[in-house]
Amino acid sequence: MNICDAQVSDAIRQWLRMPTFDARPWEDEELLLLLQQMYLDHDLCSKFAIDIQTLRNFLYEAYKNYNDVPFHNFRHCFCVAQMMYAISWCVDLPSKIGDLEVLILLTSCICHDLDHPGYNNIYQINAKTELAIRYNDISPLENHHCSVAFRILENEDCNIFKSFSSEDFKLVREGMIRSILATDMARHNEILTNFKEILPNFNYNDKAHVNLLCMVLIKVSDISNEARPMEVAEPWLDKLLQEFFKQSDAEKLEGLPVTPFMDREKITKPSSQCSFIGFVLLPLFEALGELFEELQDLIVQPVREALDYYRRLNEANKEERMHRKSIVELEQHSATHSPDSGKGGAHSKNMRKSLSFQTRSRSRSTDDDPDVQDDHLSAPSATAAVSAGSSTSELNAMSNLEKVQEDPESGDSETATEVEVSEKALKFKISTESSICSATTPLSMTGRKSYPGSRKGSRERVQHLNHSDVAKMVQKGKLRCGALSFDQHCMVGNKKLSFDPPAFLDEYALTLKKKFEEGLAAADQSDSEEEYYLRKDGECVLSKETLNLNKRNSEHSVKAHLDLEKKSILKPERKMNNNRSDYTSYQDSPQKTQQQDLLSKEERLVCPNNTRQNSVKNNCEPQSPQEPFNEQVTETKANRSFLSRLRQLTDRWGLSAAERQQCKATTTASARNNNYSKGSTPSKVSKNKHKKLDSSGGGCCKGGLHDGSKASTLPKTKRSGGGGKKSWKFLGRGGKGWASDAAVDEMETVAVAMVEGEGDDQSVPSTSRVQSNCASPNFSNVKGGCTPQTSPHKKGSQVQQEPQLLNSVSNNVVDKCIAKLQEMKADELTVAVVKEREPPPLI
Ligand SMILES: Nc1nc2c(ncn2[C@@H]2O[C@H](COP(=O)(O)O)[C@@H](O)[C@H]2O)c(=O)[nH]1
Ligand SMILES: [Zn+2]
Repeated sequence: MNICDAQVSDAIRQWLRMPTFDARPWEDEELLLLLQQMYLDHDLCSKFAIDIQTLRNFLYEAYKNYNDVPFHNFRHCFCVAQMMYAISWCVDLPSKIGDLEVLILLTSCICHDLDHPGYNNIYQINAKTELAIRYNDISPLENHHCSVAFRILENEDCNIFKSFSSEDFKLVREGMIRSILATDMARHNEILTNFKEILPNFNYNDKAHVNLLCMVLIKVSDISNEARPMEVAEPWLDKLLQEFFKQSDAEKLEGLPVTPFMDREKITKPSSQCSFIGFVLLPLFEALGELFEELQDLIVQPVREALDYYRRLNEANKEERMHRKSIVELEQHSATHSPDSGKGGAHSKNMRKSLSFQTRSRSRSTDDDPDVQDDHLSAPSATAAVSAGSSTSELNAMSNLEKVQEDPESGDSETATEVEVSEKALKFKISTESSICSATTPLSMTGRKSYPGSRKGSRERVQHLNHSDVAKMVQKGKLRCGALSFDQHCMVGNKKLSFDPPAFLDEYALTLKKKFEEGLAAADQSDSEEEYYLRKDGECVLSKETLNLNKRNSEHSVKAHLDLEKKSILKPERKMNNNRSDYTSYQDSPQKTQQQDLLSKEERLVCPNNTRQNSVKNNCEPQSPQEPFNEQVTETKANRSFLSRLRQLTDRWGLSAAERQQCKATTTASARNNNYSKGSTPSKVSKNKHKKLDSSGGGCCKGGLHDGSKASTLPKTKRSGGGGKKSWKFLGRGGKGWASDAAVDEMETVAVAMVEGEGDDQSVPSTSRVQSNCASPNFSNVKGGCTPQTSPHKKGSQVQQEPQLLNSVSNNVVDKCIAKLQEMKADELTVAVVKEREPPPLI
């Protein structure tokens, strides 16, 4: 109480307004006094009729509600409030956002970590703590801090807002909740993205803008230690790591997922700070620095310097690890070769002496805490240990740590920032929209505003890979994706993985959406079909420009490969086997039925009466492979006919061996009873088809395969009700998503172009011809070469010519496709898909 009445000198009041303020020398009571001074110096007490005793009670109550944990204690709360206070002076915040917002922000800082248990949200969620249960995993800690704050304020003696009207109190409450909840690092990307969006047109009169600014301000203050002088910042880092290690130790003990950025075996001070400052802190500070130029020198530049410092330290660590390795090798060598082996030869002792790395340009202090040993965490560790004659087990531990850091593959989890891990830990980050937006839906069509922190949906049995994961995987070549078709889901084993699309895809999707809408509008107004390509799935009208865009973007596309399970995402596991005998069993299999089945309704209707005189009697019923059909399709139908054949080719390529087998098993019986080729009606077939499609999740015969084994390794493609309309994409993806939509689109474009312009009509047999060919016993004998055309359309000659026909046609088509695709600089997958003209083996 005496201290409360003490006067704070002018010098200290000035220092308190600087980001360089050092709270270490002050007792807790003094810090309380300084907090009080902040309210006074901003004139908040007089402006908002805050009684000084109530303020003291409030501050003291807040103080009492902080726990004695290494980092998230009252001193952290003080530092956060002090940084906010310093910023508010530096940029004259009251004049920009008003006194009430400043009052809200300052009070929020004081309350923002109330009753923090020293275990973060990731732990709360994984351990299913009371808080996580209470708040349904949604920012459990921040909700708790906020709740404790309003409990304190419920007490009249502590309620600094008691003179407020209920309307004003509502504003304060809203503002405090918004600010405190914004400190959840899982929302970092969301907030930063939104803030950056409004930055160019920031408007202080726009409440939404000011709200976002306030969220950024409290976040900046919350993570601002590294903006402080080194001697102030480093002890905080030690305390933080102490808390981190305590949590990860507990996680290990309790068998919970170990939070990687907290794991003492996986991080070092420099590695931790490099990723935190580089990926989280600096981008946030820089964004705020864009709005407030005054902050550049005060807090942005010091953060850059801290990053630079830790990067150099990290580099030095790497160098030292390399030296350490050679020392260990030398030691091992001398241990086995020198006469005094086992005692450490003179040579190795000399080596130890000679290795001395002066890597720390700035000596950073450390706490006395045994948990956080500087040598282990910040300095080049191993050499020091070797120099000090460390034990083998110590060396092993370090070597372990170093392995983790050296292993580029370990980077995914070990270097994941708190933001990434926090995002993942939250159930509500999984977008429900992504479950309806599958590979076949252009991202733009979901209308989803996606930022990495998006948290919607369910996590059940879904492992979510967020933007950073995906970006890393794409970078590492583990995952490649088609621009238009980024697979947002795939099954690996019985685990479903879902993805946030990489940002470039979102950007692309927005552009595409715009193009699409423009295209639709233009198409409405114009009859000029030349300008537009109507996709067969009926989903999208793509202008040529859009297609070009697609092409450009497909630089990002290629194969998809998820190393996680050593399984391909986009491509079903299958062996390419050139053994022709494989096809013998394929020829007469009910696969024909299957293929016929897979023909879209539209395709079956390709046989118009006027062009297929011989089939008039069938009235567009599907053609039986045995049924001669020699009429040449008309020019007008050539596209579709061509496409249908291409579909069938892709269909055959897209079937896995197991699936073929399954197809065979499941369709033989029905073929026996219901000889499709000889007379089942289109409606029956159609029903069949839809049934299969519906039960399979996209695969032509996955209905019979849905045992979670093979099928579950494959990505799901979106199915929409109109099975026929979907079949191009469906088949193009082999029903299994092995080709990206972009690939399929490009193939289709090429196909259309070929048929329209460059295609040789003679090389384009009818749909039924290809089907027939697929079933031909001789087919396997002729594939491989590009056989010249031999009157493929000559009536009655198809039985002998079928094999050749298919071969020559398919190869011609495929060759042209490949050439065209290469000319177009199509993505590798597209070319690879087309190149893989060898149908896969049956088994
Ligand atoms: N690796 C580092 N993490 C830091 C640092 N400063 C802050 N943080 C992390 O951010 C959150 C902030 O949230 P809070 O409201 O709980 O304080 C904190 O928990 C730390 O995990 C840092 O310098 N390095
Ligand atoms: Zn905090």
